[in-house]
Amino acid sequence: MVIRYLEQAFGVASSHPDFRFRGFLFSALILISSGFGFFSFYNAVIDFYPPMLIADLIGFFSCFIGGYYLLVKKQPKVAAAILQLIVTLITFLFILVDGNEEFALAFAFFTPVMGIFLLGYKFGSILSVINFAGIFYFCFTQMGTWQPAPFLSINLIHFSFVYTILLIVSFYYDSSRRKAYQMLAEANVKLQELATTDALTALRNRRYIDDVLLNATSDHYMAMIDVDDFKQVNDQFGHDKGDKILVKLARVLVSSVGAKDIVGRWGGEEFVVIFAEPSLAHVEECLKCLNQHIAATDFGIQRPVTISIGLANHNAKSHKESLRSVDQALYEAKSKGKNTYSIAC
Ligand SMILES: Nc1nc2c(ncn2[C@@H]2O[C@H](COP(=O)(O)OP(=O)(O)OP(=O)(O)O)[C@@H](O)[C@H]2O)c(=O)[nH]1
Repeated sequence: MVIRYLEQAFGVASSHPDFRFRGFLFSALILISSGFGFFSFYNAVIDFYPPMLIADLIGFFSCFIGGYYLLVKKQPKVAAAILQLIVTLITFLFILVDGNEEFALAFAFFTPVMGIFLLGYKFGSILSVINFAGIFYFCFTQMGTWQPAPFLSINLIHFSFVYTILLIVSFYYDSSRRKAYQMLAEANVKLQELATTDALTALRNRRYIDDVLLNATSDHYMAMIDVDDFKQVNDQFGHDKGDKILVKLARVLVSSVGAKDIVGRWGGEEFVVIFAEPSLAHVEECLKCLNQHIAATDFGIQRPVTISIGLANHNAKSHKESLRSVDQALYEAKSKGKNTYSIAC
């Protein structure tokens, strides 16, 4: 229920990698705006202090602008940049105006951690370094006058050390996380490619062809192609030679059809062509060419290799019936004496 509401608010499904990031932004905006709301009240009513009140109010209203970009404009990167700028600016102001108390420096540690997470390790570290330079300069030039205890060089060294460690750890963590995510996405693309490619011929495999056929929004002519007497070829010339013939045959099929037609290996010595062209006359011409090209190709076995082709109209809604028709047409082509085509009526 809550997840569904958040999915709607963020504009992405909970399975989307961005969902967690948007969720973090959303929670951070609520938390930080509540903090600024409370301190606005504190600096206005309990302990009136105009400089901090102004800073708190700027922070409070900026959170709403961030929320607007996150939820209405659906631009999480802009929301993240606003959130981070508020945090960096306000913590910096806090250090400048809060009586130079050493504890104010603790708030500076927000930037190297949050900045890298929200803006990415590149922009996050640039902002962190600028922030650090500003704070360092301020501390270095003012620390002799800090009250109640003077800010000593050793305090500045401690601060610099912790800040640098946090920056390095955050940088390393975020860059590794992003790299791992990118590698995973690339591996998925490769995996998808492997899962839909036939290992022998490098044509699309049956899984891919099935997907195309089932998701087609319009009818297509589909040809089922079977190599004639391939058992004899295997028996006579060996399985390895048979494999080479299938590879060459696949190449001839691809070069004999149009660029938009899809050629796939259905399995064994059966191939499929899905024609992009809706004209039957054009497709029939193509079938004649296929029979002629294959029969005229030299497969290096001192005898021709021929194919039989069945053609049928394929409709995604009656996928199984369409496959039966094309099988029937192929059977007819074989019955007619092979090395020919037949069209399902
Ligand atoms: N070399 C090789 N042979 C295969 C492969 N897949 C299937 N075959 C062979 O293809 C042959 C198909 O034989 P059959 O189904 O009897 O058909 P056919 O000999 O082509 O006869 P018709 O279909 O009637 O023309 C079998 O001998 C299978 O072993 C493959 O990947 N490589």
